[in-house]
Amino acid sequence: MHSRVGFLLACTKRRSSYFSTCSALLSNLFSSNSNRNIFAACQRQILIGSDVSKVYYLPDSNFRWLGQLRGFCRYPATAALEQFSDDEYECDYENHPASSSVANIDEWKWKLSLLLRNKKDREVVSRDKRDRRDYEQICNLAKRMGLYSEIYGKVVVVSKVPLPNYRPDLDDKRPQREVVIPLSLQRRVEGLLQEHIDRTQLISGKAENILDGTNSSDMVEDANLDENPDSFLDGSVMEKVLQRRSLRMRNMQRAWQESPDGNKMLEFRKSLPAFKEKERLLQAIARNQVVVISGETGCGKTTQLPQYILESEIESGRGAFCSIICTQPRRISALAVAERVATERGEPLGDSVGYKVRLEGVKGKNTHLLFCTSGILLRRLLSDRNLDGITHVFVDEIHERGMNEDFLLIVLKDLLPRRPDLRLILMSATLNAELFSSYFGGAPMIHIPGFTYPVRAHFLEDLLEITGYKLTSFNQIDDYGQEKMWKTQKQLAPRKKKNQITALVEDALNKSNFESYSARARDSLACWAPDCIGFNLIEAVLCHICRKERPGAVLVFMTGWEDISCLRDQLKAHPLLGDPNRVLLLTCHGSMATSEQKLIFEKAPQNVRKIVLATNMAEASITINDVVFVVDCGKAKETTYDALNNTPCLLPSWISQASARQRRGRAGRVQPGECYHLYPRCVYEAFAEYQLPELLRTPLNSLCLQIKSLQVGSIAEFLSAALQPPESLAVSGVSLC
Ligand SMILES: Nc1ncnc2c1ncn2[C@@H]1O[C@H](COP(=O)(O)OP(=O)(O)OP(=O)(O)O)[C@@H](O)[C@H]1O
Repeated sequence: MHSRVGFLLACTKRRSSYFSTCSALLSNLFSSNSNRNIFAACQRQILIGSDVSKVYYLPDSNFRWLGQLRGFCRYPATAALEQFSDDEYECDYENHPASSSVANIDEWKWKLSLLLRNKKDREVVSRDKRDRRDYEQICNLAKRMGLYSEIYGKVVVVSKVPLPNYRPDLDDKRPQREVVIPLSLQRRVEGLLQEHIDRTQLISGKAENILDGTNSSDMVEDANLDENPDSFLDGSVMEKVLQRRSLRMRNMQRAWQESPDGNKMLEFRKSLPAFKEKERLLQAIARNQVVVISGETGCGKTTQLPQYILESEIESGRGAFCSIICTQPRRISALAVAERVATERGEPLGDSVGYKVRLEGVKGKNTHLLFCTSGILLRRLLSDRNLDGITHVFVDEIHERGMNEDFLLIVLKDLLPRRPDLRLILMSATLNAELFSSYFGGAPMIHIPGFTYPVRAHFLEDLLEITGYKLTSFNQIDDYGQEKMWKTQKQLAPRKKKNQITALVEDALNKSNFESYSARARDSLACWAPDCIGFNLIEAVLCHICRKERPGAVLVFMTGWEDISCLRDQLKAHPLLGDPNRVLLLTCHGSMATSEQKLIFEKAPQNVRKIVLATNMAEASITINDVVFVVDCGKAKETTYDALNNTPCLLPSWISQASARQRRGRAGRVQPGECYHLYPRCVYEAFAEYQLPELLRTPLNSLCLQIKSLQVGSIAEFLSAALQPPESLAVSGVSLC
């Protein structure tokens, strides 16, 4: 290394960073030099200008040569010439262990000024050990120059943009992996990032205002914002954040509605009867604190009404300020309706629409419409008595009069005077609207006519005629298996005391002569055992559907898990119904995990008939798209009192007319359907119009225990505020015990 063509600039430090810096520097200095025709940066030397045969030595300790170089540009011969050997160089390097040096900082100064000057470069990365030691100084330097710095293990990075805490590309220990994240998650992350950017902009806007001359105490708040953004935002900042979020929600809503898919969905939604009442409903809700809505099956009350509120709030630029809760009596309906509404809004679940049921839910920071079970809202009300932040509460399927719904009404009625801005909307398919309206001081009532595709109802006499099935006293014994024999015997044993409905059913049967039916059907009807569920009859009806009817799924309403599992076992042993290539047999019961319950919404493979065995949990609010046939056994498990054992128990009882209509309504929601009621029409006519509220059929002692566990004060006082309270004397008797 004794002669060079051109300038040789050499230094005794072996850092490649020196040389890259030198090369950058020289490139800069010589950019206007027309004589320059070679420019090369190698490991230890930099050669410049082939026409000059001089070698210049760079002093090793620092970058003061910078000035010399500048001078050299003007007076090329003034720099010192020096020759050196490789060995010498190595020695020099080993004898001077890397230390925090002024040279290093000078070098960084230069690197950073180059970085700032060069528009294309975003960052400087250095793996130099020495940089790590000087990191604090480099960091201060970067900050002074308006740059960001971070150290990742052994690597120092200075950047024009803020740096993350972790850089996978600079992590030698863990190789980079490509991770595919679901689109919904990606959208959520994007949403959160956007929100963060909005908030940062707002804060910086606010900081600018403060710097313009307002007080400084808010500055402290701003500094802490990153730790827990919302808790440190004062009212006005929060208002601005929400305004921005509302605007974004409006843009997104409009974009979806204008898209081809959104347009198609909107057209469908406009075809539902609820749409015609939209304006009237919105006005009524705006003007009254409580509104009672009765909407017949399929009119769109569950999926549309809460959505109308959300949409109109978003459209008026107040989307982020509203928070709507819609209760459902069951987990599966909360989940299914939330999924449907999210689809109708062109969003993944958990965006503006979410759901929450016991132990699970999908809900994001931007969720403004939440479907939950009545139990979840009741629990929340007990810890948050004012329902702070909630603007609208929808209580759906109120006609079912479950215990939670009745309790909810008591607590909400108590809350309304304290929250005059809160809106309460009671909804039901078949509702005794006057009763609810008078409970809430004459709240306005709105009725929406129903919409279903035509559903043909076949009662027992019709289906015996169609199928030719013969009922005998032997083929109506439901097979619960050996270990459950006691239940069958108990069921078949004559009841000492008939309840009202059983007596009505018997009367109706005695009065009917089924004249217009064949002798075979009449004989069958004479043998009909009303106390049985009729597993064999169900099997015959399912066979008839599979063999003779058009394609479409079948939904069979049973009373509980016991019937469902025993019938499933029986059907699985059947040559046709148990053939998995021809029948997909599914079950749905309250004790199943939600993920298992969700399977009922999945489509069966082609040419395979889906049969779903479900309890009355599939009776309201849910739409199984491919259901064409409904089989209704006419019974449901109800809480009753077992006097013999002095305990409350769940026993199969006749359903109400309202329930039968709801069951029928599960067919015909997206196409015409058929409903097979496994009881005669005269029995249907003898059913009670509505079911007795759970509050009135639950034994008082267990009711009182429930109230105690809710910690809502005196039992008697609480129950006296109910829509239909139990006898006060009986209540005081039990609560005193
Ligand atoms: N998951 C779904 N897939 C396809 N269409 C659906 C779905 N959910 C609802 N729909 C359609 O929207 C209509 C209205 O459904 P919605 O649940 O709002 O009715 P509803 O008035 O609450 O009736 P119900 O009380 O009987 O459930 C249905 O009749 C059906 O046509």
